Amino acid sequence: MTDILGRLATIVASRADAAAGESHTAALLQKGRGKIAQKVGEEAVETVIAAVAEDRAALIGESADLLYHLSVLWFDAGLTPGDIDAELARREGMSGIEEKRSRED
Ligand SMILES: N=c1c2ncn([C@@H]3O[C@H](COP(=O)(O)OP(=O)(O)OP(=O)(O)O)[C@@H](O)[C@H]3O)c2ncn1[C@@H]1O[C@H](COP(=O)(O)O)[C@@H](O)[C@H]1O
Repeated sequence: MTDILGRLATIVASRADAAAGESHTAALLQKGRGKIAQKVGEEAVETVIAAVAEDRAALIGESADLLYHLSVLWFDAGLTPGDIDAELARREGMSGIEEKRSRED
C-alpha cells in the first residue's frame, strides 16, 4: 500500500522552513497551532459533506486536504506517523471494548 502519511510527513518537514510567501505549509506553521487545528476541523467537515453527498471526486479531494492538514498538525505537535502507527499496533488484537478499557485504566 502507498505510504501516504509517510510521504506527507516528508513533504511537510521539507517545507517547514521555506518562506511563508512561497509555501502554504510554512505559512500555516507560522500561523500556529490554533489555525492549523481549525484547518483540520474545516477539512474534516468538508470530507463528511462530500461523503454524505456521495460525491466521489470531492471525497477524494477533501480526504487529501484533510490528510495534508493533519500531517501539518502532527509536525507542529512533534509527532510522526510512526507515533500513530505504534498506537494502532498497541490496539491490534484487542476488541473495541478492551481497547476502551485500556484507555480508562
Ligand atoms: N497536499 C498539499 C495541500 N493540500 C491542500 N493544500 C493547500 O491548502 C489550502 C486550503 O485551501 P483553503 O482555501 O481552505 O485555505 P486558505 O485560503 O489557504 O486559508 P484560510 O483562508 O483558510 O486561512 C490551499 O492553499 C491548498 O493549496 C496543500 N498545500 C500543500 N500540499 C502539499 O505540500 C507540498 C508543499 O506545498 P507548499 O508548502 O505550498 O510548498 C505540495 O507540493 C503538496 O504536496
